[in-house]
Amino acid sequence: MQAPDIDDRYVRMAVLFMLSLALLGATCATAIHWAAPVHRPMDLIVPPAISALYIGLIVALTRRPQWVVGIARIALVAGVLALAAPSWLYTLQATSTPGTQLIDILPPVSSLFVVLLVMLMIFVPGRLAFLLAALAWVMIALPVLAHLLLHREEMWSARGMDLLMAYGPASIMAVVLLPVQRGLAGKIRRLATERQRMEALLHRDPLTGVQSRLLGERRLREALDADAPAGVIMLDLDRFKAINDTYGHPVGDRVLQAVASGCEGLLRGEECISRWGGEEFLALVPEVDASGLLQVAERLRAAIAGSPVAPVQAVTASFGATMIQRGDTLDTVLQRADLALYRAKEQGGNRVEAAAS
Ligand SMILES: Nc1nc2c(ncn2[C@@H]2O[C@H](COP(=O)(O)OP(=O)(O)OP(=O)(O)O)[C@@H](O)[C@H]2O)c(=O)[nH]1
Repeated sequence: MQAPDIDDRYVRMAVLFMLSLALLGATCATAIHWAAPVHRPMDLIVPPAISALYIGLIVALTRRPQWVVGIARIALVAGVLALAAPSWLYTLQATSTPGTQLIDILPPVSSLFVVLLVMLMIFVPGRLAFLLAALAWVMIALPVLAHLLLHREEMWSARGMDLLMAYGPASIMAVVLLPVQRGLAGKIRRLATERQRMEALLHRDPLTGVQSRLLGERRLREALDADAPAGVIMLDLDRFKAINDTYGHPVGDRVLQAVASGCEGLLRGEECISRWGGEEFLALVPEVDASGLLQVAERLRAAIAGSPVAPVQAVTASFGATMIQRGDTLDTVLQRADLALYRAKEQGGNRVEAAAS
C-alpha cells in the first residue's frame, strides 16, 4: 500500500499522540477492571493486552519513525478488534440476561469508534478505507445499533441516543467528509507541483537553458543587498545580426546555445550567467575584486573567441565589467556595465572594458 503523502513529522507526532492516548485509556480500563468487584474474563484480558501492544508500538515508532504508516495500521486493526469485542460480548450479555441493559454495561467507547474511522480514512489509501470502515462498522456499531432498535426504552435514554448518534450520523460524517478533505489535499499537492514546474520554467531561458533574466535580476538584487564584494559582467555577441543573416536563424540559435553553455561551464561556485535579452548575457560574480572580475571576463571572452560554432567562422563577444558599489541599485550597476560594454563595442568588439568607477 502507498503511504499517504502528508508531512512526515506531523503524521509521526499525530500517531504518537494517538498511541499514547490509547495506551492511557487502555491502562485506565485495566486498572478500573482490576479494581471492580466483578471480574469478567474479557475485561481482564483485552485492556492489558491492548496496553502491552500499544507500549510495543510506541517503542517501535520512536526507534523506527519510518515505519509510521505500518505502525498506525497495526494500531487500527488492534483498535477495531478491541472495540468489536466489548460490542458483541456486552450486547449478547444484555440480550441474554433479563434485567441487564446494554446502556448500563457497555464501556464508554463510542467516541473511540469515530476516532478509529477518522484514522482509517487518513492511513488507509483509496477504496480499501471505505471497505475497512464498513467492516469496522459491522463489527463494532451494528450489534449495538441492532440491540438499541430492538429495545426502544434503552434507545430513547440519554446514553442510548448518544450511542445512536456516534454509531450513526457521526460515523457517516467522518466517512463522507474525510475523503473530500483528502481530495482537496491532493488538489493542493498537484497545484504546488505545478507551481514548482512553472517557476522552474520561468527561471530558465528556454533556448539556451541558462538562467532567465527574471532569476538573474533576483540574484543581482540579492547581491546588491548582501554586504559582500561582487561584480557583474555584461556580454553581447558581436555582429550577431550578420550571423543570422548569413547562416539563418537556426544557426544563430545554435551559436547562442554554444556561447551560453560554454560560459556556464567556465563559471565556478556561486558565479552564474543569465540570458538578458536577444544576444546579450549577464554574469554575476560574487566574492571577487576588480582585477579578479576582469580575469573572469577575459576568460569568457577568450573561450567564446576560441570556440567557433560551425559553419560560422568566428564568434566573438564584447564585455563590460563593473564591481557592485555601495549604494548601487539594479539600474545604476546595469547602466555602468552597459556603458563599459558600449565602449568595448566602439573599439571594435571582442574585448573587455572595465567600467569607470
Ligand atoms: N537566432 C536568433 N537570433 C536572435 C535571437 N534573439 C535576437 N536575435 C537576433 O540578434 C540580432 C541582434 O542584432 P543587433 O542588435 O543589431 O546586434 P549585432 O548584430 O550583434 O550588432 P553589435 O551588437 O553592434 O555587434 C537581431 O538580428 C535579432 O533578430 C534569438 O533568440 N535567436
